[in-house]
Amino acid sequence: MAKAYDHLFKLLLIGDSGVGKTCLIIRFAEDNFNNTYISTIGIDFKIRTVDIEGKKIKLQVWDTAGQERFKTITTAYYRGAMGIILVYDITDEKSFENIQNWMKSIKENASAGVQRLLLGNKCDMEAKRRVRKERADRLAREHGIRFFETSAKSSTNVDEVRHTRACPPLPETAVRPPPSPPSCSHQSLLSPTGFQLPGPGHLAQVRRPEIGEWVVLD
Ligand SMILES: Nc1nc2c(ncn2[C@@H]2O[C@H](COP(=O)(O)OP(=O)(O)OP(=O)(O)O)[C@@H](O)[C@H]2O)c(=O)[nH]1
Repeated sequence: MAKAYDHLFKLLLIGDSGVGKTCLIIRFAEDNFNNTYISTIGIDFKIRTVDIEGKKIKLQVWDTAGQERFKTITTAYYRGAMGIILVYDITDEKSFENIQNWMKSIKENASAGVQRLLLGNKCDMEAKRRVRKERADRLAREHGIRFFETSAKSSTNVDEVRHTRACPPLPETAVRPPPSPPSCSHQSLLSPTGFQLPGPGHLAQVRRPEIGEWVVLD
């Protein structure tokens, strides 16, 4: 039987309870948003398969409960992840401070060299902002990782289909992500400028209109 996909990428979202991890995944996988808050119990996942240059890329995105009581369960999933997305809420100072603890948790539980990405979610709530973008920029630089502000509600930087027109064109393919992101919202939640996914050969950056830019294995 033919394989249903060419490459499988396993990604994991972590961060404090209520920062919007589930909503980001739902926005990404189903392009939907719900204001109702149902806290995740343990762990859950969603799959989205995308077709890039004739290759089927299956993305398995794992959603973890932010509550401390589920930590033993959720950390067990770190090791299988190729990329870990750390999420805080820009309106919640504590969730940003806790990013240091989540980083520590990655160090203790994930595979060495796992790719990381920092997201400051709920950027649609500018009036309630408690975490300046510069602070998160600095933290991300200290850890040598990429950082984007997102909104699962307004879809900012999650699936930038609706934002691409305002951005300057990117090259169709480029080996390895550029050193700095373009100054607009080209980056999506799982953008190649955020992640270099591990795998054989080298990575190529590919741009597709419906999902923006992606990294696929060459
Ligand atoms: N305004 C705004 N609200 C959001 C956004 N993302 C999530 N929310 C709201 O924040 C609340 C928590 O969202 P969840 O996605 O369930 O949070 P979580 O991080 O998965 O929480 P746990 O499952 O407890 O770890 C919900 O009421 C969402 O509607 C966003 O981008 N903007």
